[in-house]
Amino acid sequence: MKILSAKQLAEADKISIKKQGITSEELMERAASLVFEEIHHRLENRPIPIKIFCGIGNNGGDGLVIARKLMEHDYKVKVYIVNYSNKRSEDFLSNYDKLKALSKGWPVQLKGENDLPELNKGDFVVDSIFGIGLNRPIEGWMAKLVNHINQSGAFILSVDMPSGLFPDQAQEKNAAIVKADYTLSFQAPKIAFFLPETMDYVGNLQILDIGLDREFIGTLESNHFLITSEYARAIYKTRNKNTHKGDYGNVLIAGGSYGKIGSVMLTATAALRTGTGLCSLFIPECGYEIIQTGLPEAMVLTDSDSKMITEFPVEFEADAICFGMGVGTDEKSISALRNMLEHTRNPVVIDADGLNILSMKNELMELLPENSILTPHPGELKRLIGEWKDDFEMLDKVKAFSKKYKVILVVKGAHTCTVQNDSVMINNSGNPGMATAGSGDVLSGVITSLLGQSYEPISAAVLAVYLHGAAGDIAAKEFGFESLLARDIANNIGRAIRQLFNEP
Ligand SMILES: NC(=O)C1=CN([C@@H]2O[C@H](COP(=O)(O)OP(=O)(O)OC[C@H]3O[C@@H](n4cnc5c(N)ncnc54)[C@H](O)[C@@H]3O)[C@@H](O)[C@H]2O)[C@@H](O)CC1
Ligand SMILES: [K+]
Repeated sequence: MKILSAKQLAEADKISIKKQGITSEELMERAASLVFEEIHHRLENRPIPIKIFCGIGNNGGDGLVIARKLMEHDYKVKVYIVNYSNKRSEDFLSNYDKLKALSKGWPVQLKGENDLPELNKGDFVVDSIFGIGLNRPIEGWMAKLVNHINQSGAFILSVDMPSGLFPDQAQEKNAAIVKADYTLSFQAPKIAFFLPETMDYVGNLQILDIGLDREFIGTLESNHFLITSEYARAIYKTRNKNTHKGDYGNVLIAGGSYGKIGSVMLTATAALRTGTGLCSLFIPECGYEIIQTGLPEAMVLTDSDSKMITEFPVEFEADAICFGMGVGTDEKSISALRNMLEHTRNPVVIDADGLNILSMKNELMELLPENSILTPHPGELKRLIGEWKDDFEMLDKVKAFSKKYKVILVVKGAHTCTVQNDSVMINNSGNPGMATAGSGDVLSGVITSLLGQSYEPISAAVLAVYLHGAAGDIAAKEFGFESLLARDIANNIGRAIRQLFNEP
């Protein structure tokens, strides 16, 4: 699903109004009615105090429509108008008149910090102050209002955007932004919903299709995409009946050191669970019995060193190679990676210490085969690309890095970003239970497996990230966040694949 900018969405609004022969007020009615329906569906006429904060632009107009609809259904509604200027939008004004005609009391006018209304824990707040029209940070008494709402303990539903959040640009660290429990956003996701510094303002996210013109949206260019299950399903390749293990790749996973053999075991387990035909590990000698006992499906080649990797089996003909988990950064292991890169033309997967070695020995970057996949977590990423001042600069630096070295970066996080050149694919599956040891080793195994099964490198990365998250979601249902283990993710990859086709 395309992630759109505020500018593109405003344009899509205009074009849709024209093409559909409707007024902007009718579009507002349509969009806000969808929000009303979501609220009504969940509250089922419970007498909860609903307090609606409306700005005076079109986001505020949405709030007025929601208020009217809720009143028509006998909800207990109080409306506050946040008068941040005297330029009220046309659609705000016409909906203001409609609301006044319906309600007995006038909406409460807020004009300064002495007007902050009483809010209680059990209240249901609708935040309709600013949407995508925000063009500067919220300041002064309105910042106080935002903090007042945030600290109230009320349930907060934001309409289109948490007020104060810029959809697609960086903002100050301590900006006044509504911290929503739930955001109902119109038509398309906005990038700020998924970036580490701003995702917490959004709460649970739901995108409402307000029926903007599909054809026009199809023509809009965006470098940012949200990975959906439909997209993952479209990438996935089904198996033929007439087939054998040789059709599903022969992968080689090189890693591990004394005390860290578990990492490669997890990677190999994940590769096998993702359908790899043949899986071999290249590990220090100390891991031989551990793997042969713990993972009989895998084959093992050992280094001459008992505790770390010091060389690479360059004659091994692998369909995909993964290097790095548990390797350490000893000079001897660095030469093992150099040896591998000097003898490999196909894209490889580099993770963990493999990435740390690349940051230490920049010259090795030049040896990376085109379209290799690097899977840094934020710490490893910092070592690769240096510090960044905000998420947007981070994305710019990652894009530049991808272009410079012709590689794919999988930037791991709550919403893992897979970056190739200027395009960023954002993942939305997964849960906090996956913040656990070995989770990244499993992801590398899934990517390597798909690469070995002849998926295009970018497809392997994107599908792997999606399946890894979805498998984690299935595992979390069984174990809860706290007791989820990395191996549970690997063991649920098959269920995640079946779920793509709605098989339980
Ligand atoms: N255009 C349309 O047809 C539709 C618009 N919709 C709603 O309209 C919203 C966008 O409406 P608007 O463009 O009126 O913008 P907003 O309602 O988000 O903001 C209103 C105005 O406030 C001013 N402003 C921005 N930042 C400020 C700040 N920090 N302090 C004080 N004033 C500030 C700006 O002049 C801005 O235009 C969307 O987010 C959505 O909720 C929906 O009703 C769907 C249809
Ligand atoms: K809002």
